[in-house]
Amino acid sequence: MTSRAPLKITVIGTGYLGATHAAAMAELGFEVLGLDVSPEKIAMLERGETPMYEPGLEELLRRHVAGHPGASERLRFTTSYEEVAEFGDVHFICVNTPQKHGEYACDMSYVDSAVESLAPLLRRPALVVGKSTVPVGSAVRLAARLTELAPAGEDAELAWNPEFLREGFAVEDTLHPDRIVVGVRSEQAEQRLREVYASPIAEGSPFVVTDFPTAELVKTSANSFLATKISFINAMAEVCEAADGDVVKLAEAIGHDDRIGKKFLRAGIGFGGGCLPKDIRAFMARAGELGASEALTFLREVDSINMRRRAQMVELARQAVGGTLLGTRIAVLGATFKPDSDDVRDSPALNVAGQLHLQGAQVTVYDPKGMENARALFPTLRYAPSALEAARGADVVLHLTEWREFQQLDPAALGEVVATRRLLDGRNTLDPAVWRKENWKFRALGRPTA
Ligand SMILES: NC(=O)C1=CN([C@@H]2O[C@H](COP(=O)(O)OP(=O)(O)OC[C@H]3O[C@@H](n4cnc5c(N)ncnc54)[C@H](O)[C@@H]3O)[C@@H](O)[C@H]2O)C=CC1
Ligand SMILES: O=C(O)[C@H]1O[C@H](OP(=O)(O)OP(=O)(O)OC[C@H]2O[C@@H](n3ccc(=O)[nH]c3=O)[C@H](O)[C@@H]2O)[C@H](O)[C@@H](O)[C@@H]1O
Repeated sequence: MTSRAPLKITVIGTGYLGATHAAAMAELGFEVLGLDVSPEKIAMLERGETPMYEPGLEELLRRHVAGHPGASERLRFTTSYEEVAEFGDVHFICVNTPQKHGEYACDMSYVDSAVESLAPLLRRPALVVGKSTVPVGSAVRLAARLTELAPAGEDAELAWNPEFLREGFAVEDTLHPDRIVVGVRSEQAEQRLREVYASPIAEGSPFVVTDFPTAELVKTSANSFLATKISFINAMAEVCEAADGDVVKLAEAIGHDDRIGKKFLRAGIGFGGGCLPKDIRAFMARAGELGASEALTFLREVDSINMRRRAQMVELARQAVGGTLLGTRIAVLGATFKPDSDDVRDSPALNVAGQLHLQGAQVTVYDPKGMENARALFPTLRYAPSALEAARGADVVLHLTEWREFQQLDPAALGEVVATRRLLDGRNTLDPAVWRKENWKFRALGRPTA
């Protein structure tokens, strides 16, 4: 790693994380080559189209993808590992690390496969940087594998650089991260990563240098803390329901204490997505393997509080329609796990919709950006082209993902098309007074019934 030429960067795995990272690296001025095993994804990216909905990403791609009028041409894509190995000085691994089927543990097969594909082709000095979220201990194992397989031997070095971006804000979070964490084993690796992140560092992003296990643990503990905060407020919602208190007021009031803070205290049907749920489970599984399972038993509770909130929403819907769901018509507003994303992985909204469907309700779903992904995952649900159409003839309307569009719904207009004016707010972002004024029976998780 002694070359002085401008760094060339590759990004392996161009999903939510990798596509954003590749475009952001081009924006920072590097020449970038992105690789994925999916030729369809690569074909889309080459056309400057995003395989997922992420605000601002398409614009960024088009500013840099070769072949677009006025583009910097610093960003290209391929499916060839040979090309990637030949091209790059720094290779970022951004492949998926899902939950294993039927187990809590993380499925490392995609990361392993990426390293096994790349390493034997590395003939010149290179830094391989893991970004995927992995169980602690993975980097040590992969570093040994890299040295073993790479013709460049010890000149092919590993580093771990976990990612903290949020979907919906991925571009902003990547260009202006609130911290950069690197696990390294050499001064050279640290310097190379400082070079990569020179602009965010210059803008004030703290740069934390540590060892492999700590870098891996920073990521899983950060997500565990966020999940714990959400389940804490959802536990308070359960108590509010029992005592007829208001969890929204409670969150606002405790949040005024700087030590607690206002963020991540939105009670509702809980957390989902491709990260928090699987990350806390993988963390528990890994702690068990390390003989430290007792340290994380609280995460089991965090997980079960979270799943109970989905069940409670199903129960409230059952009560709202008079005790039995069979044959009732339910409108579900929202399918994605959060607004401003098309991601439906472990979405609480779709999970609730699926449970209602299984119990005999006729469920019609509308989501501004997640319809295609929702249909692919839950083909047996009904789908409508607008909130109004989903609500037509409904016995109860469920608000399950807090898209801005739903905050602007007109209770009077929606009231004209439903069978009965009943609304359940699973995200606590609708104003009960506004809906009740239009004669809606309005209930929300953790809020007073009247
Ligand atoms: N989605 C997010 O907001 C964030 C995700 N992460 C972590 O980043 C990693 C990736 O997550 P996502 O981007 O959401 O997943 P994703 O599923 O959207 O993307 C992963 C991509 O890797 C590709 N891939 C799989 N095996 C491959 C291989 N052997 N070689 C090349 N490409 C391969 C897949 O085709 C897919 O396009 C996970 O570990 C996740 O926990 C971390 C921070 C944020
Ligand atoms: O590892 C990851 O992939 C990422 O996981 C989360 O990001 P993300 O999954 O995009 O979404 P969040 O904004 O964290 O929301 C996660 C879930 O929690 C729910 N949530 C969030 C906040 C809150 O107060 N209440 C609440 O129920 C959201 O609706 C959503 O379902 C973390 O916030 C990121 O820092 C991390 O990089």
